[in-house]
Amino acid sequence: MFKVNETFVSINGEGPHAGQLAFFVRFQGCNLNCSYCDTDYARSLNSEYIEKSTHDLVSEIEQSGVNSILLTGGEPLLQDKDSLSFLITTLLDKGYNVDIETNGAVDIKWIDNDVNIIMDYKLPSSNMESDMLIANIKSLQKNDAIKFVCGNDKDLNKVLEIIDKYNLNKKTQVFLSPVFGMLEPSQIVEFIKENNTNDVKVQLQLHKIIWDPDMRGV
Ligand SMILES: C[S@@+](CC[C@H](N)C(=O)[O-])C[C@H]1O[C@@H](n2cnc3c(N)ncnc32)[C@H](O)[C@@H]1O
Ligand SMILES: Nc1nc2[nH]cc(C(=O)O)c2c(=O)[nH]1
Ligand code: SF4
Ligand SMILES: [Mg+2]
Repeated sequence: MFKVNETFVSINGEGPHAGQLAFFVRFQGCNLNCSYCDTDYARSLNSEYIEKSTHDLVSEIEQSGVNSILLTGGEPLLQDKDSLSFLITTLLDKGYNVDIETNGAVDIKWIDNDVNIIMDYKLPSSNMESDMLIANIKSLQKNDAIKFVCGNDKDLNKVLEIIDKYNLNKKTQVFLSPVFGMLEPSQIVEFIKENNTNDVKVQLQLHKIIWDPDMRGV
C-alpha cells in the first residue's frame, strides 16, 4: 500500500511537461526538510495520508481520462520500492506518460528508462546539499531533467560549478527555478546572460502564478 497525501488533476506547473494536463499523485513523507519547502502538509512523517493500492490509483487515473501522470510528494521514492516499481510498470504498459519529481537524496538507478525523472539538486540555501547522492547524476538521460531551485547568489554560483563539473547540459535537461518569492526570476536571467550559460531553461512555477501561491490541489 502507498501513503498518499492527495491526488488531483491540474496542469503541470514545472519541468519538461509544464503547461500540460497531468494527474498528480502526491505521496506522503520526506527524508529532507528544505528551508523553502512548499508542501509541508505532505512532507512531515505525521502529515495526512490515505492508504491506496496500485489498483486504487490506476482506477482513479483511468477514470480521470488524463494520460500524463506526475508522481511527487513529499518524496515519492520513499514508498515501498516493489510497489512503486509495479505501479510504474502498470502505468507504462497502459501507455501513460510517467514523470517523477525526486529530491536527489534517494537512489534513482533502478527506475525504468521510460520514466521521465525530474531530479532536484538541492543548493546551499535549502540546507540539504550534504544529502545529495552524486551518483544519481550519472543515471540522468535526455528524457530526464535536473532542477536547481535557487534562493540566492551563492546558489546560482553553485549551479554553474555543478553544470561544469558534470557536463550536465550535454547529458540531460537543465532547469533553473527561483525559490518562490526569494529570488526575482530576472536575477536568474541576468545571471545566465552574464555567464553565457547555454542549454539551460529558466522555469517559474506556473501554478503559483495562475492561482494563489498557497492554494492546494492545483
Ligand atoms: C515539493 S517537491 C516534491 C518532490 C521532491 N521532494 C523534490 O523536492 O523534488 C517538488 C518540487 O517543488 C520544488 N519546491 C518546493 N518548494 C519550493 C519553493 N518554495 N519555491 C520553488 N520551488 C519549490 C522542489 O524543489 C521540487 O523541485
Ligand atoms: N500544478 C502543479 N505542478 C507541479 N509540478 C510539480 C509539482 C510538485 O509539487 O512536485 C507541482 C504542483 O504542486 N502543482
Ligand atoms: S525534498 Fe521536496 S518535499 Fe522534501 S522538504 Fe524538500 S522540497 Fe519539500
Ligand atoms: Mg508543488
